[in-house]
Amino acid sequence: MQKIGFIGIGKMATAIIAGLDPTRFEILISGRDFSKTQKQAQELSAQAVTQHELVTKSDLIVLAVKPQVLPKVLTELSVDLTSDKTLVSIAAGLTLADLTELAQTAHQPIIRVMPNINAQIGQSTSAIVKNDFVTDQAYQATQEIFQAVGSVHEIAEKDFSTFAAIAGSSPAFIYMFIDALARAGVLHGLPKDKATKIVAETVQASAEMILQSGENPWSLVDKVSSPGGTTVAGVVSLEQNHFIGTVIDAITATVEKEKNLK
Ligand SMILES: NC(=O)C1=CN([C@@H]2O[C@H](COP(=O)(O)OP(=O)(O)OC[C@H]3O[C@@H](n4cnc5c(N)ncnc54)[C@H](O)[C@@H]3O)[C@@H](O)[C@H]2O)C=CC1
Ligand SMILES: O=C(O)[C@@H]1CCC=N1
Repeated sequence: MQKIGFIGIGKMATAIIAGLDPTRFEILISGRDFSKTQKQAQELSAQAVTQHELVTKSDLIVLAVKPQVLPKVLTELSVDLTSDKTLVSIAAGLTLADLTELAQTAHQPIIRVMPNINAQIGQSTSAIVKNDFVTDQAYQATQEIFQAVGSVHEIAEKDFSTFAAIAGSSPAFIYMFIDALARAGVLHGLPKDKATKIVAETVQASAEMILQSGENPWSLVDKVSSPGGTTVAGVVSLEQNHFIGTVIDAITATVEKEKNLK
């Protein structure tokens, strides 16, 4: 059975581990506080180990710490690294070249994945890219791990910052949009929890409509907008307030931040 080690047991690692079949992978975890990691290990059907033990025993080492902490962690663990171990980083902002430099080893197999928080319900939309030293077995195992918590898209590394914005960070923007619609419902007299459920169901179905119908989103906007009707009044108001430009600016800010995170 393949041994998968996770370093940094926060929001993302817990969501991913919770989605894995414990009969398929042996999971080792290493966090900052060993007694907390022991408790997490019980909840996640994993083994709490030291970082040294994790690196020496794991086939895949998933780096799930914040990008600001990752250079220190990778430098520390590089003393135990051998070229039969595959590093899997889910950190924003650190490229395969950055990770290679930090690992300080020649020919280290390294995979970058960008998941999102919807991994917590098994519905992440993740991107994956690898360097030339990754074996087919390690690549397939990594794809299997992230497929267990959603979908996996193979993309070129040059597109990672864009993907990180439109799929890694965008759940936050979508939650904001849902909350804004629900708050408007409250302004007009609905209770917040009821309004939030109504909006979340509508957003979910609208996304399904695009996926299932294959129709262009703008043609769907036109289908909802009756001539002289209510929807077009809202569509025009959104555009008078620069809805599209505002969203694009937010994505551009997120892409730029990802590129300059180091
Ligand atoms: N939160 C999100 O929606 C997403 C996060 N990511 C990436 O995932 C990574 C983890 O993010 P989160 O889970 O959100 O962060 P988090 O803060 O929830 O988890 C990070 C964990 O690392 C631990 N840690 C810190 N220093 C450590 C050390 N020296 N050794 C071991 N553990 C240490 C912290 O105690 C914490 O539990 C980041 O690099 C982030 O860029 C990627 C996609 C989405
Ligand atoms: O905010 C962040 O840096 C991470 C990366 C993608 C989502 N959250």
